[in-house]
Amino acid sequence: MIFPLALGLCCNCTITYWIMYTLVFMFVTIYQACLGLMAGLELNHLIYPLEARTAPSGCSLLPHNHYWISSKRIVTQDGVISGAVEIKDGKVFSLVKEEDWHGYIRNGHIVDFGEAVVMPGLIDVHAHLDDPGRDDWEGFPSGTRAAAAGGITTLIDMPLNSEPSTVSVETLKLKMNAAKNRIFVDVGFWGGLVPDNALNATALEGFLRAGVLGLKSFMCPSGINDFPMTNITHIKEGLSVLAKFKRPLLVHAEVQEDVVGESVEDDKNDARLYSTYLKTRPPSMEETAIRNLLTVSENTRAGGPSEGAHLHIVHLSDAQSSLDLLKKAKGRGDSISIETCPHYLSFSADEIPDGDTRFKCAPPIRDADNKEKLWEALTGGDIDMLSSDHSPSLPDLKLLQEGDFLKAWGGISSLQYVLPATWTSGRKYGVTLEQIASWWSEKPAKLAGQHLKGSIAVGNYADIVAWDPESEFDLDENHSSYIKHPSISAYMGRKLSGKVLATFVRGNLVYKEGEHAPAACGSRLLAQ
Ligand SMILES: NC(=O)NC(NC(N)=O)C(=O)[O-]
Ligand SMILES: [Zn+2]
Ligand SMILES: [Zn+2]
Repeated sequence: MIFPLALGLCCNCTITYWIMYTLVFMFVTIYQACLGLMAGLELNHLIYPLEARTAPSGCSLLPHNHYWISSKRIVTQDGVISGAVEIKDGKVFSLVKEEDWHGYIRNGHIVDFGEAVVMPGLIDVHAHLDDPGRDDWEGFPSGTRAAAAGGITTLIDMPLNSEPSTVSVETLKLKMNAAKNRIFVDVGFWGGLVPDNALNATALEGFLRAGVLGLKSFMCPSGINDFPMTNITHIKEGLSVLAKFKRPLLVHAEVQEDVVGESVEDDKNDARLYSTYLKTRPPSMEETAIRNLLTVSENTRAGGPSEGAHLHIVHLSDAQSSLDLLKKAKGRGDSISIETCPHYLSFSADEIPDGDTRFKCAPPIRDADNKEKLWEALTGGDIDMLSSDHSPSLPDLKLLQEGDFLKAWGGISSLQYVLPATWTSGRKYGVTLEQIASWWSEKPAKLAGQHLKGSIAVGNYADIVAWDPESEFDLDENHSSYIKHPSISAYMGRKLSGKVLATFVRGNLVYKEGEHAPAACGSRLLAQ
């Protein structure tokens, strides 16, 4: 106003000039704002009203629905970048490299992890949470809190060790109810392939339609009464039904051999010695099971009668004959994947103290040479992925006082510690962050049919872990453990590297340095 008057113009002219000036000013402002928006410069102005509307739900420790996670080391499908991940409505909205983001994020909320690693959340395709029915062994609340504290954003629950086992539509419903409002990370469910349903295609189809992500079977006794073992005919039939749904069959590949039991008794071995237990489950048990499996896995090849089905070998321990057979079958086009677990990569038979039944699992942890070979196979790509096979029980069942390896319940408890355990041993083998993300996120997501999970990519769920590979900690009773019975974990007493700092599930900050979000907002994942 001062400007036109000062020029000495008439009153009418001044008003006209003022209107024009205002119009031009408004036009320029709007134009600049549009330009800014297109360049992402003023994005923050949009954020604040959005954030103000986000009601605190208890699902997240962060009261933002739209924010950025920044770090110098973000593991993406295009390598490790320095920059930021934009999260909006639970998904990855954009990925910005550091050199491109100046001015991009002015006032938006940034969670900066500095030099710490930002990686896709771990997907554990093999965990026994024992709920319903045996939640005194673990249970959904403690198990999924432990998962969150360990950087696991999704886990697929095994169909056995709960009571009842998940082997039908009805028992899946019980699982779903047990998980409802009690899970802190996303949880999917494998269904059991057992003799009762294996030869009943209608029952199996109904079970798969109800949403189990795939099936799991045992080729030896599972130790659980309502989860009997399957023979190769059951497995063949199971694969043919799975083919229609394009879902996998996971197999515990060990078969019992009569000769083994005799040799242990004959030798009068000491049950407190790990070597005694090791003799009861030699590599030939895995090898024979795998030989049998390969007679039907050829059906999964392109053009084969069960094309679309997939065979997944859980917790491979034998890195010799069994692995060689599987490599050949993969090479000839059978649809097969292999998992092993951090305990087979971290421990070797000769280190297991007498009577320390925390280390008892099946198949067993073998010698140091086998461990080296497992690492070779994993880093070389012959083993596809890792899982925890978290299989806890009541401490009493581990018979820690007697230390009887033959009578103690088997299973390693590890859920919360698998990331540091993998990293602690893996760094000696030059393992990269991309490999960790591939073994723990990308490949497991594919196996479980989770197409919007497994990598930090635009459009995917914002399932993310931030962790510090350089940070060491003692895993002792002073460490905050969330699994129900930390004392029975084989990792207790170890020094581990790689501290989980924060875990995000679908954009919700569910865990941050010892604190969990109060509400259990994990999703139950059913196959569509
Ligand atoms: N009933 C079980 O939990 N078994 C598990 N036990 C192990 N791995 O020792 C398994 O996955 O085989
Ligand atoms: Zn098993
Ligand atoms: Zn298991």
